[in-house]
Amino acid sequence: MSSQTNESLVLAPVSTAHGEITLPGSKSLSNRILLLAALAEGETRISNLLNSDDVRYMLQALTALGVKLTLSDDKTECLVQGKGGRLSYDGALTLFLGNAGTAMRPLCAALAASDGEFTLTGEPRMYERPIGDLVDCLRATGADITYLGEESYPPLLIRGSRLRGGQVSIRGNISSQFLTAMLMAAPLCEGDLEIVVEGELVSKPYIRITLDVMQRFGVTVDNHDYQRFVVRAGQHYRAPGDIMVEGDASSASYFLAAAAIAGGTVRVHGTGAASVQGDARFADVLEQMGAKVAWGDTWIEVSRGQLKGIDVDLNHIPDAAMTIATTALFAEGSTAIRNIYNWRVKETDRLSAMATELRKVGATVEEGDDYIVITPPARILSAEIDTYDDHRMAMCFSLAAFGDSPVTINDPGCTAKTFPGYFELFDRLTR
Ligand SMILES: O=C(O)C1=C[C@@H](OP(=O)(O)O)[C@@H](O)[C@H](O)C1
Ligand SMILES: C=C(OP(=O)(O)O)C(=O)O
Repeated sequence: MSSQTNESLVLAPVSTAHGEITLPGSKSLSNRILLLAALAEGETRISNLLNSDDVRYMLQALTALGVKLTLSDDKTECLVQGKGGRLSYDGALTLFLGNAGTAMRPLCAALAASDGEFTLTGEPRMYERPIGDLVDCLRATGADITYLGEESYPPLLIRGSRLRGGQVSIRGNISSQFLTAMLMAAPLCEGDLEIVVEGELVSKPYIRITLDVMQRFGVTVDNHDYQRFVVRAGQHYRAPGDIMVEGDASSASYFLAAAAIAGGTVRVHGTGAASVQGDARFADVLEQMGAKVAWGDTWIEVSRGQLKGIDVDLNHIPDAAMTIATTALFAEGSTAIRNIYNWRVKETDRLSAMATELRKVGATVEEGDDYIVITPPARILSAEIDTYDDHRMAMCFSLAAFGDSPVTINDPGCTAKTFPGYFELFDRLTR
């Protein structure tokens, strides 16, 4: 790392990545576990909680809702006194949820099934991220939700009530978080809840995370091939006692890709063959490109191979897929990443942002509605990378430092959404 201001970070060219990293906790698991711990009967002791913006928004929301939480000084351990049911609040409450999809969507459903009047707000980008499919589904079982701005987008006014249950359908083609939110709120309904997924379900492995966490809190879901789900009434979340958050598999992708590109070996600890996170399978994609990969139950190790371009559908790992886009800069031939339409509705329009910034370093890029094809340049150009308030844009483009020119990352602080210490670890690994 050669120089940093608040506005930008200049990464000097690097040529090796070597070492071991213990991953911070998974964002997806941290926010699910916190919410279910709050709804559960009993006390949950969480370890390896992620300390980042997205998790802080969930913690602040639960605290405002009257959930008793005790955090360790480093904010990675948390004791939660469960409410033993709905998160009811006497009066009106406004909750600011930043740009955290894993807070906005699940809290929307859980609060629709609680008592109180809740206004859910967030950063301007949150008001451009759709939530209509979830709201429609909640309304079909009795929820009272009003859009305070544009139809189908936050901010929302939720007048909590008893949700009936019954049979509902939900569209799955924009975000799996809508289904996750319905599933997690299902035990708060009065009757059985049957959820039928309409059309394609994107980001499917995240549903496995949801079902796994619900199971650990004592609630069983009948899963009919990820198309129909039934949650029987009369089930209640019960605190599991101690629960440890797996390391974040999406965060692992940058370090593993660094090893695949540079000479050296990197081992990440905290996710592996036994991981519940779909993004652990990112390593398979690196292997397909030519990297050498070894697995343990709780670790993944990657070392360099001769990388070649591939043509892949990465709908199942949309977050880690961004890391493949910048890894492609170092492969022989073109790489096509397909079926990633929902990149457009995340922290920024990631398809457009990725195409623009890859071109700055010299790549030839074809941007389709739901795919991107990247042809690497003969030599990576020195460039100033804009990050669009998107933590993953910042982290992905750190890999451009494996070219032989410096790369400037604008607004490196945006990694705080999921990985505040990212650039320090990248520096340590590549020194
Ligand atoms: O459920 C989750 O924890 C997540 C699901 C994915 O979103 P989509 O289902 O909207 O693709 C992913 O991109 C996001 O970072 C986390
Ligand atoms: C899409 C992401 O976040 P969110 O949970 O806000 O959807 C992400 O972390 O890449």
